[in-house]
Amino acid sequence: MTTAEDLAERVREGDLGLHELEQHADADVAAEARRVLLEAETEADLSTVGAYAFDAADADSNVENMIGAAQVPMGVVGPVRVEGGASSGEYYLPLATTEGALLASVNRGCAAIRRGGGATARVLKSAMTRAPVFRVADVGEASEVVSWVRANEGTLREAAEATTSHGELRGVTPYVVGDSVFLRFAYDTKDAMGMNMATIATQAACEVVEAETPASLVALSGNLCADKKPAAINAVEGRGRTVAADVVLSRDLVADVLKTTPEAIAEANTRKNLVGSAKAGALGFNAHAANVVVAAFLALGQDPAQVVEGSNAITTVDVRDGDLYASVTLASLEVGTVGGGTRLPTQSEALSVLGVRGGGDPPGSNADALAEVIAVGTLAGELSLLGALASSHLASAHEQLGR
Ligand SMILES: CC(C)(COP(=O)([O-])OP(=O)([O-])OC[C@H]1O[C@@H](n2cnc3c(N)ncnc32)[C@H](O)[C@@H]1OP(=O)([O-])[O-])[C@@H](O)C(=O)NCCC(=O)NCCSC(=O)C[C@@](C)(O)CC(=O)[O-]
Ligand SMILES: NC(=O)C1=CN([C@@H]2O[C@H](COP(=O)(O)OP(=O)(O)OC[C@H]3O[C@@H](n4cnc5c(N)ncnc54)[C@H](OP(=O)(O)O)[C@@H]3O)[C@@H](O)[C@H]2O)C=CC1
Repeated sequence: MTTAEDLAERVREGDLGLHELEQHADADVAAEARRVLLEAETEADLSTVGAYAFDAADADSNVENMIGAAQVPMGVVGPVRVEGGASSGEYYLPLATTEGALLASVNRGCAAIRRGGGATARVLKSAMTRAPVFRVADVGEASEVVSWVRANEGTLREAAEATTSHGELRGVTPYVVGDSVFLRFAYDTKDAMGMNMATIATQAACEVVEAETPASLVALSGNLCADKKPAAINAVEGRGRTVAADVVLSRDLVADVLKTTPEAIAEANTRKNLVGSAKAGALGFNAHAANVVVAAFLALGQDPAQVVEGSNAITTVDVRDGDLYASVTLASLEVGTVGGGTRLPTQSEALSVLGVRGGGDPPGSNADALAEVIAVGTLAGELSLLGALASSHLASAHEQLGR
């Protein structure tokens, strides 16, 4: 039987590459061999990295050169009542983070929402995008390509949808910059976050564009998608799920749970989230949407790099008849309940806490429900942090809980 030490030795001798170990042993032994090697070559002790609680083979499609797992503490907030388009009832939301005080804060927001009767949430748009860039001779040719695309969207749809049994092409929007043509393909990816699905489908459509027009594909992703980079196009057009949540909290409830007044929270929101963000040239007009989005992404098997666009959110607060109205709208929350990291054992268990593991009935409903609950969690985080800022509790909270 091949041992981890044997494999490590063969890598040291140059007989095997670090990424070739799974061809000679099972995935757990291969990961152990890499740890043996690293421990010998560095000062590191990797015993905790190696103490993971799933079969390494289960992570085969999620990571290469595996050595173990980064274990991020996971907690839970809630329950919080959500009245959504795809979600309805009381939800506990698992969150994974290293920031002390974060879950306490989101939990406090959830308590306020729960005691206020619950939040409303809706997915307003669902479209995962991929935007390849093509080279053309000049702007005349660019215009020719754009006309062809507009007249032949059905042909492109047929080619794209032949690669998937779930994805549906919603539309193709052309953009021209000199001799570059960008085609922004938008898909309904149902319960998948859909980046692999959209990429594979778009490749097939690009082959048709190249065959039928003078355009030459330069890059399958031309950054107008825009994936994992801050970009105004996602804030305006949306990407993944565009989802909003809101709540009304009575003045007494604001005083009791958030320790302040609706007026103080509204003023903090205006001066901080709106004026401050505008002055900073920010894309997100919120307090800390990224905190809840990435913690939910880590716990629930989403792609953490997409917190870039996931935190593209606007928080609004008004005083209505003495009570507090608050909303959060996330323009581009890219989430799925199938594929990607959702199949990993811990993430899959966390999805089952929400009751949205796997494909929904109808398809897309589980990912919609997930988006709605994350939006309500984000609203809870906004309410609590704004409350803490309005009552000057931010520093003391982090003195007590965050260090
Ligand atoms: C810390 C609190 C919640 C105390 O707040 P409090 O009002 O003193 O707490 P409380 O003891 O009166 O309890 C109220 C509710 O809070 C929850 N709660 C209370 N404590 C816990 C706990 N230990 N574990 C779990 N839940 C807790 C719990 O839900 C409880 O209600 P109950 O369920 O009992 O009816 C509050 O001061 C707070 O929320 N502070 C803000 C902290 C925060 O939001 N940090 C976010 C990270 S800051 C950051 O990363 C971004 C930043 C700030 O740089 C962005 C920017 O520029 O704005
Ligand atoms: N390729 C890229 O450019 C990028 C990839 N990623 C990575 O992509 C991964 C996510 O891609 P994604 O396409 O979501 O996942 P997967 O590649 O894991 O594919 C999910 C597949 O699940 C199938 N499926 C089964 N049931 C359903 C259902 N109810 N709804 C939708 N699909 C269903 C679909 O197959 P079928 O299509 O046959 O119907 C779908 O294509 C993540 O790991 C992420 O990190 C992230 C950014 C960029």
